[in-house]
Amino acid sequence: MASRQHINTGRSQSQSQGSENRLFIKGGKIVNADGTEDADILIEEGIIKEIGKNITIPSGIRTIDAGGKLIIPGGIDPHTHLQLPFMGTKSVDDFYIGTKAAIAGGTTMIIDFVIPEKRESLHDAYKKWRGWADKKVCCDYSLHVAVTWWSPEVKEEMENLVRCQGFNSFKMFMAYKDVLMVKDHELYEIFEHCKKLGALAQVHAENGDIIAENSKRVFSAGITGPEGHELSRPEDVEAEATHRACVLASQVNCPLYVVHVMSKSAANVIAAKRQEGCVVFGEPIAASLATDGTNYWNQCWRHAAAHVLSPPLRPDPTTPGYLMDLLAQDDLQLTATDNCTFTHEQKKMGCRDFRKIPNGVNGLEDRMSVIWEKGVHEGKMDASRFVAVTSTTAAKIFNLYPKKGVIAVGSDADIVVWDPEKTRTISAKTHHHATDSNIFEGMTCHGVPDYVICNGRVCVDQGQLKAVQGFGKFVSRKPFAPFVYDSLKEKDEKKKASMIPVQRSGFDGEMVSKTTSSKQSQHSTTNGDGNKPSNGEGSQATNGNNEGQANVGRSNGSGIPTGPDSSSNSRSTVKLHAPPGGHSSGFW
Ligand SMILES: NC(=O)NCCC(=O)O
Ligand SMILES: [Zn+2]
Ligand SMILES: [Zn+2]
Repeated sequence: MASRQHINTGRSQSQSQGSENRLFIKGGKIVNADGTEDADILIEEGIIKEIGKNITIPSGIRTIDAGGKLIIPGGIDPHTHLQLPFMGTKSVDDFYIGTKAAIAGGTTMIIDFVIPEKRESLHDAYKKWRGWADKKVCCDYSLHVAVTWWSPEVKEEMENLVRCQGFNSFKMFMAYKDVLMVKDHELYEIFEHCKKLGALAQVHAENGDIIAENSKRVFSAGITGPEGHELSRPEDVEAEATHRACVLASQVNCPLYVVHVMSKSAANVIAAKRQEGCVVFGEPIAASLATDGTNYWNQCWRHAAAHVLSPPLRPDPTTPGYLMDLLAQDDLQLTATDNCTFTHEQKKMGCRDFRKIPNGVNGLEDRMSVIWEKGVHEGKMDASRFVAVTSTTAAKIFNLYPKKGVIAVGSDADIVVWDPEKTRTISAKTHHHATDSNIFEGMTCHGVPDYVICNGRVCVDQGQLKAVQGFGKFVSRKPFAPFVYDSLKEKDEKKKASMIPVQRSGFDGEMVSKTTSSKQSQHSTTNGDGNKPSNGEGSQATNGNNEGQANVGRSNGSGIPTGPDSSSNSRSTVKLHAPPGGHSSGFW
């Protein structure tokens, strides 16, 4: 593994205060996304100061013995919803409980979502989220902003958030019709704007229109329980939206990030689009990688409702393994959790109508362990790939690298001493979430964090959780992340090069239809290949007003008039010849 060095521009000395401001980790195997190395680590003031075999150990320094263990970059979870106001209630893991649970499981940074209501200022919503999070977070955090409505003001606010507040990612919902969903033409414009700003566009990809109709139909058929949730949003509905988002984003060469990939077919769309050369990233979550939608048919309503999230888990039990295979071979790129927890009491809001069950599940505490178990322990990926999909790739995509996501000199000391042999059994009885169920209940996982170090502070100490409320900091992020944007330069050039009009000497063939009405003298033509003719010289009389033009029969380019008026008695169709220079009359 090449030794790394970089200048850290992050946390100041005073910000990094922990109980120990120096720490020495000895005897472990450092695992980074690009390789492993047996070496010791010296940490000072929250930053990795030295990595090597023969470090002079300062006297009085605390030493952690990592013999036989792996030393990995702390996990980064780029998709959480802590204390989110949603579906008439609020998710119960707040920024304190949620980040504490994260640390307990080996995650040292989260990226949550600011989700403004329709018509709410993005900036006001951002301030609100900072007000909730700053005083509570136990580890570093950052924020994406959701664009839930579209206007010139929103456009300007996005620009301000990128230029002045450290944002580089915006999420759009293609579901939750009438609440959070934006329409296709808005998505197109938002993608275009993201591209201009150097931001990453994220999508919740499900077809909200179809879901709205399906859920009425499923409910009317007498299905009121949690299985109705999956039946009204089958995987096609996710795959269609995923494909549509890719198509829309690629029109403007905007990089795209698909959150919570839940199905084989949506994952296949992403893999295929990447093959085609689209810059698109797919994020399966702990839930989709480790459990499945058969749970919605469980006899126990409480159990089934605890698994309700959108898009839903898939009933095909081979889905998690399939997604893990795609993740292992980089058809999918990184993992998150979409942690958005509700208690049974809250889930009961939908006890007579599945449409009212608050959507969301846990994952923040267990992601690292379940991915280790299903990915590494089951032999699908090695430890370096595990580091990539749980930390490094998120750091690169969201432009946090190399401050985060790597064990390197100059990086933040966000480090986990990981015991790959130790096991633990997941249970709501012992987890650190505020909710009373756990979708991974009873699962025994290899891979347990012995020590979790956040910015140099030991927050899990020999398995004991010692997280400190308010210790984490907001991390701002710059636009144009090289990992995302560098490969787009060439695509932009290609697109530009393809946008050259064909220089033609003029049209010398026979022209097509002309309609005249008894009251108006006007006509329409095409240039013979279906292009819109240009306005102007050489044209015969037009009345220059749109209403008049709307009466004009349209040609499909084959000479056959297709307009609604072509058979009208008051109009006649005559043949025209091309005007000199190929110009034809005003048309549209
Ligand atoms: N996923 C989910 O069901 N709840 C959180 C909101 C979202 O990400 O769609
Ligand atoms: Zn979502
Ligand atoms: Zn989400």
